[in-house]
Amino acid sequence: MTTTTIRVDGLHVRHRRTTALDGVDLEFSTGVHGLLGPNGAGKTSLIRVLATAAGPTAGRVRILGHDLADRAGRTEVRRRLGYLPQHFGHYPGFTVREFVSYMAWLKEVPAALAPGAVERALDRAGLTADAGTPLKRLSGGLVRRAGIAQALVNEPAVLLLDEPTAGLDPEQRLDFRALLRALAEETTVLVSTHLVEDVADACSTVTLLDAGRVALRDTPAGLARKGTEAPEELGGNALERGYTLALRDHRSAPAGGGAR
Ligand SMILES: Nc1ncnc2c1ncn2[C@@H]1O[C@H](COP(=O)(O)OP(=O)(O)OP(=O)(O)O)[C@@H](O)[C@H]1O
Repeated sequence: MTTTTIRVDGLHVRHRRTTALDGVDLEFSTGVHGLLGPNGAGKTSLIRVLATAAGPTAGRVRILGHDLADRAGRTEVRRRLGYLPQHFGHYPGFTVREFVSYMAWLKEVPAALAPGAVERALDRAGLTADAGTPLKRLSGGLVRRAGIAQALVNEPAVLLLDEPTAGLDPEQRLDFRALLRALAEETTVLVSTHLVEDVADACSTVTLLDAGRVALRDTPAGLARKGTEAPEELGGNALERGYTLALRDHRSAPAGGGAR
């Protein structure tokens, strides 16, 4: 039986006058879950709430059995969470190893275990050879991988990755998808991405957001099947057509419709 690790009920997020999430209900369990949607759909807003970096305007979020409205619950969740923000801050003078070690310390990885945890995270992110290089001397793709390494360093039960493949070259993207597949067995991974190929290759479910609502929940194969119903002149591959058709269906459905 699969256990729900993330449960979101009636989530609303507003940024001043903008509604970013408009009544979102979602459940996730162990595995890799893709979060797709056009610009402004609400992907980052959702991930920030799950990461405890922002509070909801309304609604309830439970992660690993803890309610995020509860302070002690948030603290417990943070220890077991890995988070790669879309834009993450780092000290450019730190080497990759220093940066990941610092994050291990912030995440309260026990001192005796930290050196091993850091080397394992660097290895998983493919950064062992660059571990001694200052971040300011790394390419954008390698900085992104340092971000992935810091997210992994506490062996999180829940891993939230906001556009982790942005800036990665094709070979790095393939390595990254292999890493996701390796994590899938024990970790709940939520990945926001603009690349449907990321989803096809590495994800067991796809959640499509549009204008702050859930437009579709399916498997990558289900989304591709939907694509075969779409007119050929839409172009792109089956997944891309499925994505476009799902958005169009959602936008033409009566208000309040959509996947839950
Ligand atoms: N700090 C903010 N202040 C005002 N509006 C915001 C803020 N952050 C997000 N928004 C708005 O909330 C909505 C959802 O944005 P969000 O960044 O969550 O979407 P997204 O799906 O991650 O988009 P993208 O794919 O472009 O990163 C958008 O209309 C955005 O303009």
